[in-house]
Amino acid sequence: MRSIKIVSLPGDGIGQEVVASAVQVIEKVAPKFDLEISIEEHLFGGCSYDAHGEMLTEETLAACKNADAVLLGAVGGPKWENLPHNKKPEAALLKLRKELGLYANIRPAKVFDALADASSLKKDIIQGTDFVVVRELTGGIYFGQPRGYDEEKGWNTMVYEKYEVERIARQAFELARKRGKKVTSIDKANVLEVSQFWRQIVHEVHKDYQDVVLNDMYVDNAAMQVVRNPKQFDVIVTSNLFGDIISDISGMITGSLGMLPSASLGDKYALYEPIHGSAPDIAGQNKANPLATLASVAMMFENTLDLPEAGKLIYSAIEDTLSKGYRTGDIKSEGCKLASTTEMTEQILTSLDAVK
Ligand SMILES: NC(=O)C1=CN([C@@H]2O[C@H](COP(=O)(O)OP(=O)(O)OC[C@H]3O[C@@H](n4cnc5c(N)ncnc54)[C@H](O)[C@@H]3O)[C@@H](O)[C@H]2O)C=CC1
Ligand SMILES: CC(C)CC(=O)C(=O)O
Ligand SMILES: [Mg+2]
Repeated sequence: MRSIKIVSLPGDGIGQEVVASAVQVIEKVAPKFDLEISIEEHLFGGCSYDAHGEMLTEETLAACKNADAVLLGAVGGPKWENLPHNKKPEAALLKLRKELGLYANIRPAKVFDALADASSLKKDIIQGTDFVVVRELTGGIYFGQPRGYDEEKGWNTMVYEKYEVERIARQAFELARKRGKKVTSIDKANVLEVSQFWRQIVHEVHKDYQDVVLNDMYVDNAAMQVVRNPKQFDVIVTSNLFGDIISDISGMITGSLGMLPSASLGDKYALYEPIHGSAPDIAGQNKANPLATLASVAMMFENTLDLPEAGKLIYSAIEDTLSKGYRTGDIKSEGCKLASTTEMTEQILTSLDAVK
């Protein structure tokens, strides 16, 4: 039996609810693959601040570095939004990503057949969509110095070093080789020098991947193209800010932000997180869609734990549950069986037994 240590960071708001669901699924799947998984929960974000006066304690950081993989819910909320900028939960999330060197955020946007009617977009536009956003996660304008504001102005800096663009471009080309062999690099090179630099480096890296088709797209057009014709995309590679925005737009293709998982990867550590936030508008009401987090767990089994069959099992359970008509409020449609977070989780657990 293989022993695996996972650190879970439920965080704030619905982060607590979706990670509780994920823990049950991990515990159900692990024995089927001869895994002994220990899940160690730590405070992170606003809940950590309330308990310890710090959003990210040294203890939590050390635990993450000591784990085989980290599972994150979400952080932030109105309770902490008036803290100074660098003391907010969101700043702690950036710090955690930086400390763990998680420079590649892989965000698949795949439409489940059963959900082709859950999006407000036309079915024939979204059905069959399957692309991945490869978002640079530890650089760009979220990290650049100088940054700040005073009474007269506010400022941030978007900067990319050559090695940062090279390594994320390689991630995207390598992924495209395993998929549809097409990369779209999204930038704003018609206005921003940092984007001109980005484009130049991506094209240099492309010389090593001539079997992959590369095209460039400005981010404003890309935002429109993602909803106009999402099937044109295979792998999208882009900077931290643009990737954050483009992947939330992709949520509408799949029906809801509550459907989009992600893997945040570096050379040493791996963290799995849904792309959504702490959703204060529905927090504590048992309404959150847990599927983005469960699909993130599937990615964890596929990547870090090298058990693609376990990942597939979770995806099959999600498909099975959706095809039986169970839906949380964010993806509900006519005739569906409206389910709470816990009811959806119970259905997934039932399906996990049925589909293997
Ligand atoms: N990774 C993280 O920890 C992130 C944290 N945040 C933080 O979360 C807080 C709220 O941010 P918002 O802009 O409202 O974004 P959000 O992603 O939390 O919510 C946006 C909308 O989507 C809905 N939604 C999100 N996830 C859902 C799910 N699993 N099931 C059903 N509906 C879902 C929410 O109810 C809300 O209407 C802020 O403090 C923000 O900074 C935002 C994004 C990512
Ligand atoms: C703190 C933010 C950068 C979180 C977020 O919106 C994201 O990572 O998608
Ligand atoms: Mg975001």
